[in-house]
Parts: sequence; structure tokens; C-alpha cells
Amino acid sequence: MDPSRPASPQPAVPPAAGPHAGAPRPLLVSAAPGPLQGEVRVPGDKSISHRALMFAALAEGVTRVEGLLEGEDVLRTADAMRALGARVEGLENGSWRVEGRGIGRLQEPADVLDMGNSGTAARLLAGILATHGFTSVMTGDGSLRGRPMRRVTEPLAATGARFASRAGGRLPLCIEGTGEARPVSYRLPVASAQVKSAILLAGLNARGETRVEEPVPTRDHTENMLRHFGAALFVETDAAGGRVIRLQGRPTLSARDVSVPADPSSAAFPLVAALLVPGSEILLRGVGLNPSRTGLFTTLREMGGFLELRDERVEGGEPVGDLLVRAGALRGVDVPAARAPSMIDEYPVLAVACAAAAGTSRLRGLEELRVKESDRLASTVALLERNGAQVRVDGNDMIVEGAGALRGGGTVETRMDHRLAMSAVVLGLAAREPVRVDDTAFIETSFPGFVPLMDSLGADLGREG
Ligand SMILES: O=C(O)C1=C[C@@H](OP(=O)(O)O)[C@@H](O)[C@H](O)C1
Ligand SMILES: C=C(OP(=O)(O)O)C(=O)O
Repeated sequence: MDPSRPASPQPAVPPAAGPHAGAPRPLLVSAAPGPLQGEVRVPGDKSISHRALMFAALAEGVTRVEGLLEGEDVLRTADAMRALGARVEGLENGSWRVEGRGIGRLQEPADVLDMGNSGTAARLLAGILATHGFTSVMTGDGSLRGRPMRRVTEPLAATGARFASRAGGRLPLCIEGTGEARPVSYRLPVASAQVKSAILLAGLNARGETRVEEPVPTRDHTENMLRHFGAALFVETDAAGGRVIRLQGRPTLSARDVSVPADPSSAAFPLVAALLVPGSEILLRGVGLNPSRTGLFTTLREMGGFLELRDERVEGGEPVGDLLVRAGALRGVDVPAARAPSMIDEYPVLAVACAAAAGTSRLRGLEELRVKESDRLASTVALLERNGAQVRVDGNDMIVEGAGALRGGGTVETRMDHRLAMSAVVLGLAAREPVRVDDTAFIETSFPGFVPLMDSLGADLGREG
């Protein structure tokens, strides 16, 4: 349903000003000097962090958020909520204080809202802005300006909001919001938590019931957090696993404290590195285990990976646990398409694990990878091919011929894509020959402190500059 992306993910116009407008940060990654060992906690969950700031800004009262991801993507959301009149302050150690304004009471921003590299920030915010009675303009960096926005503007237009964008529905986007919004009823044509969330956020300031039907379940952090802040939200699940979500419009959201678990999508990188670097054993603490996010863990176990959950508990309404990972031989795997939403951001690093495994892997139903920070189907194929692995695309499936070992030796183009950059680092740590990564700067969008964290486990990155 989205207009096709340009063949090249290169920006049509220069990147917006921001940390990534600077010089690229290349890295040469050699095989880890020894086993990876130690205990770490990866940064806070990106999806939950964006939502915590947005809901807190729409709530009445003061919300404290603990463990917020202080990555570039989430800081863009913090800036946007400030520009809309909420008081958002970073305290110390990942603790944040947000003084909300209440639903429908955000103020017109004085300038263009720059959402940087973040699809989640842009799409969820579009939902909020659609049902506020002022006009705003949103842009992003060269990657985000290439990503489809019609998937949210089309359903949101049913509220009465109006949108004007660049050709193909791309940013910059002008949003003429309405304070008298009609509620939307929509069946998602694509499995996207961002689209679902944009509609629900718009529904907060619409009179009556907003209804979203998702044939394939996607991450449910928006639903959980809406309930946590006091909205009346009802979810029905059908026999095939599809869901219908109904939200009563114009609730009063009340400030509530939020505790953000460690991001399972970030944990994926040290996790796969530890499986692949011989002799490794690491413990990943406090990892989010919401079942809508754990597809990678299931898949790696099916490949024979040693992943042991310890001390499973509930923190801030989300299941979390410590994950013990031990290196060992992996075998190829067939990943069903229905699992894709629960591990959508983990395919590049899973593909690295598949290339190192023995036997063929088939990763099915990956059409959504084409519209991420880069065309991740193409960029993951290039990552593997440049480093001596055999891989091909068949329709929307990726087929990786695992050789039982990684050669390396390639230069990886990361294409403004943090997950590609981190997957390339993991590949380099487990390969025979060093891997050159053209730019690691974008890692800051989701995983600040990635290089020092990997070094604390013994990766010894950047030895050769
Ligand atoms: O809702 C969210 O927080 C996210 C949803 C996913 O995107 P889609 O909704 O496009 O699948 C995911 O790729 C992204 O990193 C975060
Ligand atoms: C796809 C991703 O994020 P977003 O859509 O928020 O840019 C990601 O983090 O892998």
C-alpha cells in the first residue's frame, strides 16, 4: 500500500542538521581477541521510551520515567514534546521528569519538528498532531525523509486532519490538525505497531470509540501504556491470533511512573556476538521479555543456541529477565512469516548468525524490511555478500547458506542504518578477516555506549582505528 521507495536509500536532499550531519565514524573490526565474558545491561527499550514521553506529555501531572533510552531517536521525541509545550527534563542516570499538559492541550510548535532518524517518533507524533487544532510541520534526516508516511496519513485523514507532503507521501509533512476529530475505525493492511499506535494516539482526542483491527499481532506497548495511564481500552483476540483494539476517546490520562526495561532489540547484538565468538559466556540483565518482542530468542534456540532465562520478573508492568548466553555451534533455521513482527528489527543480526550456522536458513515474509532506516533486505544481503557469505532473496524471503564460519574481509555500507552498523560489528567480531564499517555514528540513535559496552565484554573494538 505504500508507494514504492526510491531504488537507492540515499537522501534526495542533504541530511538535516544534527549529530549525524557531521563526519562519518568508520570502524575496523577484527576478531575478538578472546571469549566475550561479563554481565551487562543494555540501554532502555526504544519503543517504550518514545511512548513514555508522549503519554506523559498528554497526561495531567508529573510523570517520572526510570531507565529511559537516551539515544538520539528518543531525544528527538523529547525535543518535540517540549516544542509542544510539555516540560521534559532529563535528571540523572536515565531518570526523567515530564510535566504533562493534558489531552488536546498541546500548543502549536514555533518551528519545524525534526524527528531525525526515527520512524517511530515521526509516525506516532503524526497521530498526536492530527487531533490538535493547529498546524505543524515535521521533517527528518535523509533516511527518514525517504520512508513512507502515507501508511499513517491515509487512516489519520479520517479524523478530519489534513496533510500535505512531498511526492510519495514523504517528509517534510505539513499537518493541519483538527480539535474536533472524528474517531477512526481501521483494519491494518500492514503489520505495523507504528500505524496502530498513531491511530490510537489520534483517538485520544476524538469523540467516541476508535477501533483498530490487526490481523497479525504487533508489539503492544501502546495498549499497555494507555491502560497504565488510565485510558479505557479493550482488546479482543480471535482464534487466528488477530486482535481488535477499542479505545474510548477523550479520557483523562493521569501521570504515572514508568520503568523502562532493557531493550531486547539492543540485547540482540551482544547476544549474537556471544553465541558466535568461541568460548563466550555473558549475562544480559533486565531484558524486556514482552512476548510481542521475543521472536529472536525463540529462533536462536531453534538454531541450537544456548539462551537461559534467569530471574523472570515483572518490572513496571512489563515482563523482564536476565539472559545467560553461551557460545556454541548453530544450525540453519526456517523462520515463519507470522513471527516477523515479534523480531522485525532483529533480522540483520539474525542473518549474520545464519551465515555462521551450518546449513540453509530461510527467513520468510520480510517485505517490511524494505522500508526501514535503509532497505534492510538489500543492505543485509550486501553485508553478508561483501563478507563471503552466500545469500539470496526469493520474493519476500531471505535465504542464507550457512557455512559454519564467517570469512569477513569486506567493507560494509551502513546506509544511515544503526542496526546494519551493529550487525556488521558482530560479524567482524566472529569472522576470520577484519571487517571495515563505513560509519558507526548512527548507532547512537538506539544504542548509545555500544562500543564501550562491547569492549567491557572483551571485544576490544577499534584497535586499528
Ligand atoms: O512501534 C514501535 O515502537 C516500532 C515498531 C516497528 O516498526 P513498524 O511499526 O514499522 O513495524 C519497529 O521496526 C520499530 O523499531 C519500533
Ligand atoms: C526500524 C527501526 O526504528 P524506527 O522505525 O523507529 O526508525 C529500528 O529501530 O530498527
